[in-house]
Amino acid sequence: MLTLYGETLTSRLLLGTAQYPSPAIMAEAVRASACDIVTVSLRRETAGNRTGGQFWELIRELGVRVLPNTAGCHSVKEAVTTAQMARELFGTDWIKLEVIGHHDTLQPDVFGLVEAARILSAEGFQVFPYTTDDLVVAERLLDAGCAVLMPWCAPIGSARGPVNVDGLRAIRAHFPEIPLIVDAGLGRPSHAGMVMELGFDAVLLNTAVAKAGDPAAMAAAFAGAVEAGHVAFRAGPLEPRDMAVPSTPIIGKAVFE
Ligand SMILES: CC(=O)[C@@H](O)[C@H](O)COP(=O)(O)O
Repeated sequence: MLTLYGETLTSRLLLGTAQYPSPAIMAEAVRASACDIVTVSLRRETAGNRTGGQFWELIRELGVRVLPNTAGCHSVKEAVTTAQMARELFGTDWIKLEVIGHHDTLQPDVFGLVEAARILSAEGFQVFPYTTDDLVVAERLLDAGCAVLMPWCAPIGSARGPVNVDGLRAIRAHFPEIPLIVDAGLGRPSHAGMVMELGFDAVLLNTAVAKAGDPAAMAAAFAGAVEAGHVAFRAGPLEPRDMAVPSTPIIGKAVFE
């Protein structure tokens, strides 16, 4: 079981709710994924004029926990204000904190992220920071009060999958007790399976499901891959070897002379 800020969850897949062809298709995908948590962008939804309407009703009907996010925020002030509004609207201290630092890569502004995480943690928020795989930044986020880290594996929406496997291995190895959720850049179920096999606790994704030809089927495929990767990690996968090692016993082999 996965425990995040004291909440025990059955699924290790967190799903974003943006970019689906329709709210109904989003709902189908959430159901198919069997996820416990969905992220919702306060800014995106308010900008789309869907607040308070059918969209929120649908989210409520799905019976999943909402993790509001500060997607699209480019400054500490913007992110903190968005988080405060989200807390009022959703009645939760959970916040997925994004402070975007670069327009092209959408990579986090890690300096702003740490500052915003410190402010929000002091205000009683339970912060899920969208960060890089930088170990020093990870330390700073933990010092700032975060008890969960969400390193990226590739730029948001890129579908590239893990571009720095060594970086992901390192952050996993350095923080064995901290829940680590890979967030952003996953494109295929095999990418999710791979990071789960590295020992990550969960994955968060949006675009790969929302933009799939059949979002519900893709959501189910990701759910299966996440579970398979987690089971494989716990089962103790073999490390790759340079040389062949016979898998068939050679004792008792017939000798031809
Ligand atoms: C949904 C969310 O909170 C974001 O972090 C992001 O959109 C996820 O990345 P992908 O869209 O690349 O899966």
